[in-house]
Amino acid sequence: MSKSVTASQDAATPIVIVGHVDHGKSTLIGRLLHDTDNLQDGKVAQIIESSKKRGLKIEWSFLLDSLQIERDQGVTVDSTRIPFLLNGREFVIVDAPGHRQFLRNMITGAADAEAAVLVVDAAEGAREQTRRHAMLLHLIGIRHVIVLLNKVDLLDFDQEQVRQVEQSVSELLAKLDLEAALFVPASARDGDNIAARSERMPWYDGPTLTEALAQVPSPASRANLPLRLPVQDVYRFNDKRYVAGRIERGRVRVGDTVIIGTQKTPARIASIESWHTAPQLSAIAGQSVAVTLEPDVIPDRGDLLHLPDAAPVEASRIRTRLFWLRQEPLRVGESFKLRLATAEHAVTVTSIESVLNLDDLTEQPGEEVPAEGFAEITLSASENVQFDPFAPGTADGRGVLVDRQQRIVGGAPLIGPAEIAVGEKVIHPSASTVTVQDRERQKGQRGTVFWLTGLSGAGKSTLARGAEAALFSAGLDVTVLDGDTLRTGLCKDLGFSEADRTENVRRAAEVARILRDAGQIVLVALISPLQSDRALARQIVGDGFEEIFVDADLSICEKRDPKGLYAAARSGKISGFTGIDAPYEAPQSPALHLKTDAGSADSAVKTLASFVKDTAKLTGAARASS
Ligand SMILES: Nc1ncnc2c1ncn2[C@@H]1O[C@H](COP(=O)(O)OS(=O)(=O)O)[C@@H](OP(=O)(O)O)[C@H]1O
Ligand SMILES: Nc1ncnc2c1ncn2[C@@H]1O[C@H](COP(=O)(O)OP(=O)(O)O)[C@@H](O)[C@H]1O
Repeated sequence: MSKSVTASQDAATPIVIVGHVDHGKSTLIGRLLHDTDNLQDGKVAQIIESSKKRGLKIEWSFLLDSLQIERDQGVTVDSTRIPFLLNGREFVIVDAPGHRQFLRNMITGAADAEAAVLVVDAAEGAREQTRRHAMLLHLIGIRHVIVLLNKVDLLDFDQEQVRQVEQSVSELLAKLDLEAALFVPASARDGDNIAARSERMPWYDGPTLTEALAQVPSPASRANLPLRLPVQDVYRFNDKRYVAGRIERGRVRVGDTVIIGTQKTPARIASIESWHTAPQLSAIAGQSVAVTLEPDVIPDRGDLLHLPDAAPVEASRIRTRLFWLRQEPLRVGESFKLRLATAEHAVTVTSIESVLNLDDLTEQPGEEVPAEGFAEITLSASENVQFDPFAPGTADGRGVLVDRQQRIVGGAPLIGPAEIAVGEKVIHPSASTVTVQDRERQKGQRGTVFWLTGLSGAGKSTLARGAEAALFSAGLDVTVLDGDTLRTGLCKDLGFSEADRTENVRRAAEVARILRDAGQIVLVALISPLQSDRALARQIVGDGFEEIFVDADLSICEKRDPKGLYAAARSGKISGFTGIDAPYEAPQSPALHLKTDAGSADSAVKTLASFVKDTAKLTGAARASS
């Protein structure tokens, strides 16, 4: 890699292109690449050929196909980064599709975008996705918005009609606290005002799209902010220790004294190097470098290098704005990793301050954040986190939340340290440094919760205890949490009202989660009669939750009546007995359905034990790769 390539690649300006489906994003991208001479040889011929095959005029959007961008029923399904050069300056187009994948792409791939092109069909005006995308631009802090009023040919290039759409779009943006840097009337299909001035709109004297892009501030302007160099890696080579990372902002010079992370050790920059280049005296934001330090201190991956007089914020309780991506809602108490540049911090959601209503844009207090919802929340970390609060137009404070499987479940721009309210219960959960994978390798099993639900007398305890013994003999680490047993200790204060049963389920699920996190196989045997309570349990446990329906007809359970409780319920000695005068809601789609009213308990135990083994025991190959 040559020095010039390194520097220019890092300094490419990312531009996100958004807009309602069919308003012309794909066409615009094809047209832009063509008119700015960014197509490799042969691409144009391919487009012309595939357009002809379909009996169409040149269809610029097919270019995206030829660039091997995934498409699904005519709708782009994933974001793609397409580099292009404009008068020697490098840009990257982040193509954000117009459906639910959009959010994920915005916070994972496009969060660093400097500017956005919002494509609006001039004949149709702003539509639902226009509004939604504009709001996302606002929330992720992109302030440089170029509105491309596309398809003006459909309005016969009429100035008055174009002016009206411009007005309605700017009113929409103003409501979202966004201001368009420019409105460019254009026809992406025909190339009007894309890279060349349109002769069909003599009344328009503003810039073309490419001229507008040239005005977007380049990432290099971050070079003037205080230094932030997150450590990506530390390695030894030829007896020297190198600290490698990409400069997020500011500049670093040989001889500078820097402070290393939360350990706050000072060190001097002794040299700055990149691969295959001569050592440099300084480097700026956007460049990837390897520095050597004096004294030879050893930072950790994720440590932030900064100048002594310009430290970032340091806090263990952080107020963030959250874009929630997981299908199941987010609730207080859930734990994640907060990934911030190269650092990962264990965090717990300690409160949800407000949830944004997408329809009327009002903020209300909420108990949970729905899928694709926005909220303001407080995260507590077990250690101090260094960050720069989120600021529009910069890369600061942009984090993502990842779950145990390393999946991104939310985007979390960090707003600032969270104030401690008077009388607030302040907690700082600590996190294990032993990983799930470490535990799996040691135990040869995947920590999993098997949740047995069913009427009293259906056989939950019999099957759980039978399977426990069989699995233990097979060398697996297994624990049973049985309703009756828990109710003699942890849950001895609870009765059988609906609220008490919910609390009973919640406690059992929390314990099951702890055991699961410790790598255990957990068999929970609880009537847990309500679907909503079992959904809560699934929510608390998260991954590795299997619902098992232990199913026997009420009449059979009543006949068995091993504890004489049905008889007591019938005679009125006990009330609110499940199946008699309290409800039982059967699972809709359990992972395993065990009919226990016919057949022996032994064979049901075998079925259960082998299901557990198949689900949780790691085979040789799975074990090696875990
Ligand atoms: N009113 C009423 N309804 C249901 N069950 C009752 C009741 N009163 C006492 N018992 C005994 O408590 C056991 C059920 O406890 P659970 O913790 O599994 O119940 S729940 O999940 O909270 O509904 C249950 O155990 P199992 O028979 O093993 O299910 C009974 O022994
Ligand atoms: N196929 C079967 N599976 C489980 N239990 C069975 C089966 N057939 C008969 N039984 C009997 O049913 C009773 C179930 O009681 P128990 O396990 O305490 O149920 P629960 O825990 O669901 O209340 C036991 O006496 C058990 O021997």
